[in-house]
Amino acid sequence: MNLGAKTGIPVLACIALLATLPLWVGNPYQLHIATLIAVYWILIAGLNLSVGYTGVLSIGHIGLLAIGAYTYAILTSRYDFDPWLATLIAAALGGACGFILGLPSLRLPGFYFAMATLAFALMVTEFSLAQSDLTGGGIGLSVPPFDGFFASPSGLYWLAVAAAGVITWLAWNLTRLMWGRGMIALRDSTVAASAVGVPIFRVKLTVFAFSGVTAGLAGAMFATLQSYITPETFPFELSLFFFICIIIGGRGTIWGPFLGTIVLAILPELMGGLARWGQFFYGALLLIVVLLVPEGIGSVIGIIREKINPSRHEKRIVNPDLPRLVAAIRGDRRYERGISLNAASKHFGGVLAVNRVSLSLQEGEIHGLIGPNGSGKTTLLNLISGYYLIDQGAIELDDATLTQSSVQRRAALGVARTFQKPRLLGTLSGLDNAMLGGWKDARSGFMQNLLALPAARRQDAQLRARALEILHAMGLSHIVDKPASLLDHAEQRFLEIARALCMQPRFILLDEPAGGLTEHEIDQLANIVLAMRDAGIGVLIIEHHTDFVFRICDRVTALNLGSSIASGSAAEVRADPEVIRVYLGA
Ligand SMILES: Nc1ncnc2c1ncn2[C@@H]1O[C@H](COP(=O)(O)OP(=O)(O)OP(=O)(O)O)[C@@H](O)[C@H]1O
Repeated sequence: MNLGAKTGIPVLACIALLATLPLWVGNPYQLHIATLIAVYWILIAGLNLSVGYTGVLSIGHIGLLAIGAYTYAILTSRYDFDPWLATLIAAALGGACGFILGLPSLRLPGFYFAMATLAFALMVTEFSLAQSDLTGGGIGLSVPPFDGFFASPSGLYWLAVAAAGVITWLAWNLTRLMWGRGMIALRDSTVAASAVGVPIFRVKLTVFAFSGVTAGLAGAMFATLQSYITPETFPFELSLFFFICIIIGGRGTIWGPFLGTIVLAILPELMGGLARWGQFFYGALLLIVVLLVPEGIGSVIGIIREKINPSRHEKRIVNPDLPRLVAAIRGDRRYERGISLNAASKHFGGVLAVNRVSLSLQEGEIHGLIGPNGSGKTTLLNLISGYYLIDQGAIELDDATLTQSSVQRRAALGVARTFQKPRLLGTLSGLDNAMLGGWKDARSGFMQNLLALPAARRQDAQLRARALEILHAMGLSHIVDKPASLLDHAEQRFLEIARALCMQPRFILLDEPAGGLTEHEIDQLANIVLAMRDAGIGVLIIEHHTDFVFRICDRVTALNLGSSIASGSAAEVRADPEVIRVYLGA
């Protein structure tokens, strides 16, 4: 996520090229197209944060562009507003409309949200047609040029490019700091995002409202560039064009959609007499990209590089440095009452998955949870971590009740977890995956991340140091730069544990962490779990490898058919006749 020298040089070359364009492009039409691309990019850079990074699929951004354009046109032509002030108001109104649209609809599943944005765009068009006193209706509205120097074509070009540059910088800040990891987590695994405490709705709404700001800003510039606007200036195809630029460019990067915008905007200009086939070619290009390079044209360089010089990932034996690990994860321990689950029950329809189970977990102890398949172990872990709310009973952490608390609140209070199947972000490196665990400590505010303020950068640097220390101590130095999707099963399991440890948890809930590991890896896992206990963390561990459980657990609870059938020391539970009958075998 860092801009290294390799990318810095092309970026500087690109900036120099864009800054000098009016000096060597003599044709006014070509300058108009270049300005239009810069204006489109202002919108697309914001939309990319929403669609490409956060996975919030909006196909109605044309409505927000139209709101910005009409706001600017009405304020400057009818009310004589200063163009700068009108532009600011257009951007603010775009953001406010994005917020108001997102507030009720961002809780909907992706497809329905996309439909809501489509409905919004249609409403904006109809509104601009109906309110002819304000908008000029079908006749339209003449838009005055910008102020002074910026009224000239090259002045407007430079203004648009400068605004596009600032928006790109803001987007880059956001994506390289903690918010970027949180956004990608929402896109790729909401379950993992919740586990580390990312507030799903708030992040989506903030990013979507910000994309409204960029759409409103682009709208103001679009209006002055067009000099005359009618509802037909904002066809729905333009909304699809914005969306397609991101998909074709490749989600999850900034330069991919930037390339997509340039290619798609220039394409019709290069086609001469075939320009009327423009929409057809957009469609064909989209089809080709989706079928052949679904990650977008932005990924082509990576694919070529991979073909020339395939990246090898050599699996290495995970060999933790235990004293270093204990030092890295030892936090301030209060050793209070810990977690207590009192007579908790959970039904799924007619199935009583957990039946009046009581259990407690203290800091600095390892509590094992065993039982046959379907006995309710994972459900119980989901009740403690907040993925399910209990039907009857109570859950407390120290003196606070957690019974109705969200997953995020429990994560913020120090309850971390892993999953039966590791939930990692495949496109992010091992280090970024681990750093995601520090969300609650390094999230800063949205504005702090957007502007890359010193506090946000400092928090990110501290978290990077913490994550690196934990990865090195766990023997995972070799996966720091590797995308998680390239890692083998054991490395993914250990990396997920590292992410949980980066939360600096008081308690960690491990769901079948030994599943799929070799004997040697299970031994290393046991050492790591013991190190967690030495560091004062309370560990609840679900496992079918009973030798492993009885070897390391201080206390064990056995479940059968949702009920607790035995609880006590490992030796007591191992010798319990009922446990032997239903689970361990005679
Ligand atoms: N989301 C759900 N909807 C409906 N039934 C569920 C759900 N989750 C669990 N169950 C049911 O609740 C019971 C307990 O399941 P749970 O996954 O907690 O068991 P488990 O002990 O973790 O099993 P395993 O060892 O196989 O992971 C099972 O009968 C299961 O089918």
